[in-house]
Amino acid sequence: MTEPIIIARDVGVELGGVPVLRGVDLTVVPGEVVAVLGANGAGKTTLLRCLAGLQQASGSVDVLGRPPVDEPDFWREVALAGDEPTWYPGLTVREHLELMRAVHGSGRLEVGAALELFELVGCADRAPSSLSTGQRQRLSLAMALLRPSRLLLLDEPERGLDTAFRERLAGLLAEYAADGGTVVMVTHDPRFAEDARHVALEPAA
Ligand SMILES: Nc1ncnc2c1ncn2[C@@H]1O[C@H](COP(=O)(O)OP(=O)(O)OP(=O)(O)O)[C@@H](O)[C@H]1O
Repeated sequence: MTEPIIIARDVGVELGGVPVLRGVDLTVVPGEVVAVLGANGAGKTTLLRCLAGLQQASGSVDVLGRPPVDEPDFWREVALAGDEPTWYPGLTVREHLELMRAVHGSGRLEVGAALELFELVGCADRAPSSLSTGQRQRLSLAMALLRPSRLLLLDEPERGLDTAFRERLAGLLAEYAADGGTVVMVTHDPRFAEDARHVALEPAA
């Protein structure tokens, strides 16, 4: 039987004295695409932060066989795309992708292929800060998908994307999973996530 890549048991989080997550269980095996859905404030981002080792929780969380920690060894295997990253002043879109490839020593995609796939060819030589919201989101996702990883954690990846690109992204995530990767994403778009396994989160309070 395939070993799970994520085992979360009875996860609980309180923020400011208010329960945000209570008794959450989640098991994810390699090759799965899991969509976490729920109302605003249900705790979806908080759960993702627990899986990323960015939020302390009660219960137990194991990712890749150990509790997640915000340290380089963990991030070499896990890619996170959530809030808009800080862009490097003076570096173009292409250079951001080149930087990501250089830092990781290799990539799942060539820079040119990533520019094509994420429809960034026309703005490759511009600064990210000069792009539209959706273009910046595509760059952020391209950086996450270009680098090697075993697990992709995405917070509302559909944010700012038009319908056509949402479809393309769903396909790219399916390919990532077919190659043995695992995706856990928070989303408000069940249609974008129609091929994913849905996990519904109820508000804890
Ligand atoms: N730093 C914080 N301090 C106190 N409460 C917080 C903090 N961060 C989040 N919360 C609360 O925790 C709850 C869950 O927040 P979270 O962002 O995880 O929800 P979400 O399901 O991702 O929501 P959305 O769909 O709006 O993005 C919310 O009620 C929010 O107000």
